[in-house]
Amino acid sequence: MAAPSNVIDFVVNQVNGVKGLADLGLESVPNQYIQSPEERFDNGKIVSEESIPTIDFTNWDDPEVAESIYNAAIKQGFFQIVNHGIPIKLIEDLKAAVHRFFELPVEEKKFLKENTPSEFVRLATSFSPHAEATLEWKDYLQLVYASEEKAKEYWPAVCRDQAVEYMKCAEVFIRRLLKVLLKKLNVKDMDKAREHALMGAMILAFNYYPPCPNPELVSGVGHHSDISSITVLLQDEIGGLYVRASNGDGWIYVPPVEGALVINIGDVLQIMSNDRYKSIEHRVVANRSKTRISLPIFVNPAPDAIAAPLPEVLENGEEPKYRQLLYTDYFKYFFSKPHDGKKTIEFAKI
Ligand SMILES: O=C(O)CCC(=O)C(=O)O
Ligand SMILES: [Fe+2]
Repeated sequence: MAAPSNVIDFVVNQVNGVKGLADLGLESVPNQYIQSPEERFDNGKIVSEESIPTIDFTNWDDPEVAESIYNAAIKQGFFQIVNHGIPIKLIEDLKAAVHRFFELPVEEKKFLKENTPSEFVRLATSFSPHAEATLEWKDYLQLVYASEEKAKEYWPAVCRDQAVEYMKCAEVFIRRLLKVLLKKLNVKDMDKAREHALMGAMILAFNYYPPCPNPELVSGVGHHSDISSITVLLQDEIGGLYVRASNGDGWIYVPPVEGALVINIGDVLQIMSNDRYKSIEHRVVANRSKTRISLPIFVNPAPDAIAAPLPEVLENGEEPKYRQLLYTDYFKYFFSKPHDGKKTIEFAKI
C-alpha cells in the first residue's frame, strides 16, 4: 500500500497518527520518518557490561533501601522498582485499557482531540510535530492529573476508571519515593510547599509504538532527558528503551521486568540537587513486528513553582549551578524544540 500523499496532514491533522500509517501495511516508512545517519540507533553501541539496578521497595523506610536508591540516582539516574505497592491486576487492567484507547475508531479520537480541553487531555503524535524536521514513530495521549474530580470529568471513558485508580495508587508510591530521595539531600520533611514544587502537576502518558517496517531508520523517541522531577514508567514486555551508558557514548538496554516500574531522575531533581542526582538521556528503538506501549507518569512541579538548587544542598557553601526557573517556562521551552539529548537543561544553567 502507498503512503498518503500528504503524510503530515494524514498523521497529525486527521489524527490517524503513526498507528494509522502502520495500519496501511506500508513496505517502507515515509521520508518524514527517516532520521539522519547520526541520529539512527547503532546496535554496535549497546553496552552489555552495564545495567540498571532493580530495587525491592517492600521496606522503603529502611536505610539500606534508601542507600540503593541514592546510589542509583547519583550514578545511572535510572532504576527499576519491584514491590512498589501498586496491585499487578490494576497494572494489567490499565495496559488493556491503553490498547482499547488507541484502537478506538479515528473519528472518536478526532472528536476527543477537538472537544476536550488540552488542560486535561492531549492526544498527539511524534513529540512536537510542528517543531520537528523528522517525525518520531510514536503516538501518545497525555492525561493531566489535576484532581480525581477533573480526571473523572474529562479523561476518555474507555480508560478512565483504570487510569484514575492507577494514579491514586501511584501517588502513594511517588510520595514515598520522593521522601527517600529528598531525605538523602538533607530535606527533612515533605510539606505542602515541597509537594507543589516536586509533584504539583502529574501527567500520565500513554505511549503507543506501532510496528515499523524500517525500525533501524526511525526513532521511537529520540534521545532526550525528561523535564520532570522523576518519571515513573510502566513498560510492557516488548522492550525498546535504552539509557545512556557511563562512557557517554554507548547505550544500556532496560529489560522489561514483570510488575516493575522504571524510575528515572528528571531535570528538575538534577537542578534541585545541584547535579548530585543525574537526569540521564534515554531513547526508544522501534520494533519491526510488534506494538509496544509504555506508560510514564511525569511527576512535574506545578506550573507556577520555581525550580532551583535546594538551600539544604547549598548549605555547605557550594555554588548553585542553576538559576531560579519558573517551571512553566521550562516546560514550554522543552516542547518548542525537537528532542536533543541534554540540551534543555542548558537553558537553566548559570
Ligand atoms: O517508552 C519508553 O520506554 C520511554 C518513553 C520516554 O522516554 C518518554 O515518554 O519520555
Ligand atoms: Fe523520557
